[in-house]
Amino acid sequence: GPARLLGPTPYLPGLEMLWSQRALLLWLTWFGLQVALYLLPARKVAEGQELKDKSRLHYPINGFQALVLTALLVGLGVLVGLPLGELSEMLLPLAFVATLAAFIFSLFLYMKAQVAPASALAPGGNSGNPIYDFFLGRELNPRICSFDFKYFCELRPGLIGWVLINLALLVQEAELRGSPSLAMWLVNGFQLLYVGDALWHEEAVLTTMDITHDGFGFMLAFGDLVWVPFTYSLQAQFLLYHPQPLRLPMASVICLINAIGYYIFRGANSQKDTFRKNPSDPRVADLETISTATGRQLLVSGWWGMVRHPNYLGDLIMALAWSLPCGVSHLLPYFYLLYFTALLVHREARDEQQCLQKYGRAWHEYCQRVPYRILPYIY
Ligand SMILES: NC(=O)C1=CN([C@@H]2O[C@H](COP(=O)(O)OP(=O)(O)OC[C@H]3O[C@@H](n4cnc5c(N)ncnc54)[C@H](OP(=O)(O)O)[C@@H]3O)[C@@H](O)[C@H]2O)C=CC1
Ligand SMILES: CC(C)CCC[C@@H](C)[C@H]1CC=C2C3=C(CC[C@@]21C)[C@@]1(C)CC[C@H](O)C(C)(C)[C@@H]1CC3
Repeated sequence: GPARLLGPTPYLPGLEMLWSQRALLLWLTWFGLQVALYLLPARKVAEGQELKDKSRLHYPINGFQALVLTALLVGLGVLVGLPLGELSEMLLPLAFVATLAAFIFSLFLYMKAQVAPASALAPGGNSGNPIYDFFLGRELNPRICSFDFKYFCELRPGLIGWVLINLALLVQEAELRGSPSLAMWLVNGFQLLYVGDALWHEEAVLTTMDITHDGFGFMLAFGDLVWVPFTYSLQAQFLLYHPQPLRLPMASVICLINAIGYYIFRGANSQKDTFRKNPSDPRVADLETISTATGRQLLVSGWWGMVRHPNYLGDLIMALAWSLPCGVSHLLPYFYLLYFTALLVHREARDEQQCLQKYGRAWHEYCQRVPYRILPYIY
């Protein structure tokens, strides 16, 4: 039937549609596979940011390797007859199992925090209100031996799961209609580029506030394990049931939009990374900076002189390019763009608050020099 966002749904799925033992088995296999890939030898072991007790944790850098090995395994599986397309019919029970798992996992994390030393707790998430703390997460870097739960969940099962679901939808479309549509190819390609890029630059996640500041609780566990794979794949899900006639000229324009978004996103993120690692690197040595009281400097020219969050701008332009192949007849494919705008506006505000705390007057000066947050001359 036609897609609809407003108005009553024609039916609500019953419990029997949510629960399936096959989905449980499949999800456990998937999670186990990603754990195994995480434990494989890594090309590099990176150090995290300094913790309250002055120590630093170690993290394996083998996320991209996990993506490639997963692709090889899935490819082999398909060759020997694994019905990958059928995954597209199991999304609801899979999301249900993943939600249950996130819930149980967060309960475990909440209890684990009871026995953690005070220095291991996150700045938020320890209010004493059990529901609030369960939701935000109490422990900053929960681990068993060297296995880091938050770091693992941020980048593996959900992120790689997202592109696997996309691929399953592409395969299913080919089985249904003879070949995958151009729109489906674009959505798969763009999102694979995004996930591949995140895993290739895995080390950058160690400086994000999710790792350095936020506890690991239900919100992040649900976000990583359920929200990312099952809602970020909505465009491909939409395309399977609502094929779109996309012609080459329009497809080229959409590719160009994605390329521009990616160029800004990657340029900005890499410029800051390079600068933070070594400010006298020839690629960033000529950029103008402001000194702060902490000894760290802030860039005020280059990408970070254009707006205060150029990486968010690039990310949003890509989000637009992911929706456009789905046409403009429905709102659903634009859900990601809308949700993501809200997420980034909120995230930007949180980051500003933290930067103001860190840098005080220097941050005020930066805000004066670079008045716009995300969109030049508008916001
Ligand atoms: N698809 C998705 O669902 C999501 C995607 N993302 C993406 O992940 C990436 C990382 O984002 P995020 O973790 O929010 O943080 P950012 O990469 O934007 O980092 C913010 C930090 O950068 C430093 N900084 C800010 N301004 C300057 C400056 N002018 N010069 C030098 N350093 C500066 C500050 O830290 P310090 O000074 O301490 O170095 C600040 O705290 C982004 O590209 C974002 O779009 C994020 C969330 C969700
Ligand atoms: C309504 C939901 C419950 C809100 C959940 C928020 C989460 C979806 C996001 C919070 C931070 C995230 C990050 C990524 C994905 C979305 C969530 C989990 C991220 C892994 C995406 C890829 C990026 O390159 C990144 C920097 C690795 C992101 C880290 C934060």
